[in-house]
Amino acid sequence: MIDIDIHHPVIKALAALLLLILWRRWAPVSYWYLFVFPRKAVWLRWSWRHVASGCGLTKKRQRWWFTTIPGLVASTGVVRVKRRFQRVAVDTKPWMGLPWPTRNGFRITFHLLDGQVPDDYAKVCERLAHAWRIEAVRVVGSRPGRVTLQGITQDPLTHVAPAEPPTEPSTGWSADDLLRPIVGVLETGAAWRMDFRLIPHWINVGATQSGKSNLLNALIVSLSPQPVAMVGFDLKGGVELSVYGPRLSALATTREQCLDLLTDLITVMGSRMLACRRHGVRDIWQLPDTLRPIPVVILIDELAELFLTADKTEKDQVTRTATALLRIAQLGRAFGIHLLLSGQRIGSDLGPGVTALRAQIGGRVCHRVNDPETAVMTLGDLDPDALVAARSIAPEMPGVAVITGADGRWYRARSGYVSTEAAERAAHTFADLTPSWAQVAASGLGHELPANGNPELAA
Ligand SMILES: Nc1ncnc2c1ncn2[C@@H]1O[C@H](COP(=O)(O)OP(=O)(O)OP(=O)(O)O)[C@@H](O)[C@H]1O
Repeated sequence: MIDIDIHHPVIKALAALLLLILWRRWAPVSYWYLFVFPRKAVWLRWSWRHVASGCGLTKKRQRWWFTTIPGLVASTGVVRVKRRFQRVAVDTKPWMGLPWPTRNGFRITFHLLDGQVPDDYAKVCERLAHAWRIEAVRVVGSRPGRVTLQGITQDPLTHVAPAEPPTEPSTGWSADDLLRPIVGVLETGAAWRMDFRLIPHWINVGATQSGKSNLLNALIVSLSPQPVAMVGFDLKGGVELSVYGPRLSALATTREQCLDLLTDLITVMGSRMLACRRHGVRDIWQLPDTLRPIPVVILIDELAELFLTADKTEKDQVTRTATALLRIAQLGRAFGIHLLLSGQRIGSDLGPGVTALRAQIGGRVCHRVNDPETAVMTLGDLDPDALVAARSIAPEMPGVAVITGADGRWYRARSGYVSTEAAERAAHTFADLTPSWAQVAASGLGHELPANGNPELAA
């Protein structure tokens, strides 16, 4: 039998190593805070001059240089000092604050050098991530003369907790959340809010099985407890959206119904416009709470179906549909009418009008796509790095998307998993909050109007 001396230093060291390995495996967050982060913070500060210089964040500054040994090579490595006092050009690095640990990485604030703007840092995020040997770096805040970067050491999108559907209206939202549903998590670890108040219309693009419907489910679950009306357009015969019928104020499932419903929405928009003019305000958010019309969120599943034409008569319908959508996209924000357009592609190949429509839509969600053109169509006007990020979304990570954030920058994000059953349950639970189409049409006008257009559209 082998006699093991547990007090032997080698055995003790092995036991400590095993403990650390297990700690790292089972409690990675505390392991990060206690063991990895302190070392990383020291290294970040120590290497900052080289990293800043490599990423082009340093500036040349004239400095007086004093040396007791004339002829010494100065710290810039290129200036030979001939006199004791000499003006030399040195690389100045931006001042770096103390790194601050977060669950998935760290945050650091930098003082901008003269002439720098936060965008200069956003442009070199990928370089910084490689230099710091971490997953990603993002700009997460800025104040005059300061920029805050977040380093992400572990992708928080790998495991996103499923969204918990609220069970009562009181627990589902607060006034501040109105039209600002939380639908998932950003890669910075912050909540992903689809802020319709700030960005009134959104495009939700992705290949099949990329997570578009899941995002719709998450949105329905978050919006259901709120005093908003949702209307659906589902040209797949209603198979996608009809399950949420109890929480929809109207659902159009044929091309004619779509056109009628869009015409009705434009009529509603016109009445709200008049109401705002009567009260001398520019949008419904300036009206007192009691007079404010019910906000409407329009959910369109598979936009391409709305634009498909088989013959000449349909062409006319499609043109009218495109025009109506464009009017809503242009004017809807001020009158509380918001769009979420979902589809596999939202590009000019769908027909005339789509490019103009897309240009009016500020909110972009680009899930995994099959071809680079779709990513360009969806995110084209964002940073080119956003395209690279969108094209590298793996099929085994459904729900991950590149999105526009409330600050106008792009982020990787993942919707919280919400099954169709959970969204259906939420739609049933909050069915009482569904305004009828007549209520939507009349709200904010001070009197009840009859349903405008086709009553059979009302779900
Ligand atoms: N955020 C997420 N977390 C975990 N699983 C997800 C997430 N989003 C989607 N999924 C899963 O990925 C699969 C495809 O999702 P979804 O149906 O939303 O894709 P889709 O883009 O709507 O597909 P299609 O266009 O074919 O309808 C589903 O099984 C869904 O459960």
